[in-house]
Amino acid sequence: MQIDATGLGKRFQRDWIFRGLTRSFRPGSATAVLGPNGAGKSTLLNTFSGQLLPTEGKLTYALAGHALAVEDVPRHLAYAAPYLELLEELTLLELLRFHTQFKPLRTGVSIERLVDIMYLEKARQRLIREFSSGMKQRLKLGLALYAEAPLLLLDEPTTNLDASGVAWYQEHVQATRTGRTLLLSSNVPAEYAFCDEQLLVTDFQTTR
Ligand SMILES: Nc1ncnc2c1ncn2[C@@H]1O[C@H](COP(=O)(O)OP(=O)(O)OP(=O)(O)O)[C@@H](O)[C@H]1O
Repeated sequence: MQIDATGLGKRFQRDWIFRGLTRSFRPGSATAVLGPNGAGKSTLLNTFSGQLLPTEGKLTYALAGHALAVEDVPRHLAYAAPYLELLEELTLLELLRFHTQFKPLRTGVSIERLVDIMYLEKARQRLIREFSSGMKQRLKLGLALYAEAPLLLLDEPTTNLDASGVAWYQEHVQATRTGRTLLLSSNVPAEYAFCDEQLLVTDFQTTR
């Protein structure tokens, strides 16, 4: 998905979180959105997802050369973030069947295959609320990485992952990024080392 931001700014009450962001994001690019805690990384991702409206400026989206209205962006978006909750009252298989009705998996990836990819075979019939925090994070990432979605937003993707979980994330984000537009908010180099572009949110806070 092609995304073009022009003079983009977001303000909460009197505080500008970022302002004057003009930049293009092309299909196939991976951009690390960087900045200290509270800088506005999540706010920026939420704005790009269409969940938050910009206070000023313009965001335009295009898919295969055709303009896409902001209200149609969620259909083409996969998003994993600590603040996006899973349906905890479902078992893993129930959740995967429910979720994939709205957000289909990539061609060639079945629910069973995704369970194997996430190393959650033994948890098929377990309730999500009984999962460890690392299992939940692998599930969130698996759903996002293997969704059929040209726009991928990842907020702090290795939250709660141990060393093998981080290696798993690195392998699968690489395996699924081709052709997608990826924005990844992070403070952890191991999460974003593979990104070819960086966006420092503090560069857009001079008028705060
Ligand atoms: N809905 C909201 N209303 C008011 N202020 C908000 C809202 N959401 C975020 N903020 C403020 O916007 C600023 C940026 O927050 P944001 O969560 O985007 O930062 P971040 O860079 O993602 O931080 P972290 O690295 O800690 O996750 C913070 O000062 C936060 O308090």
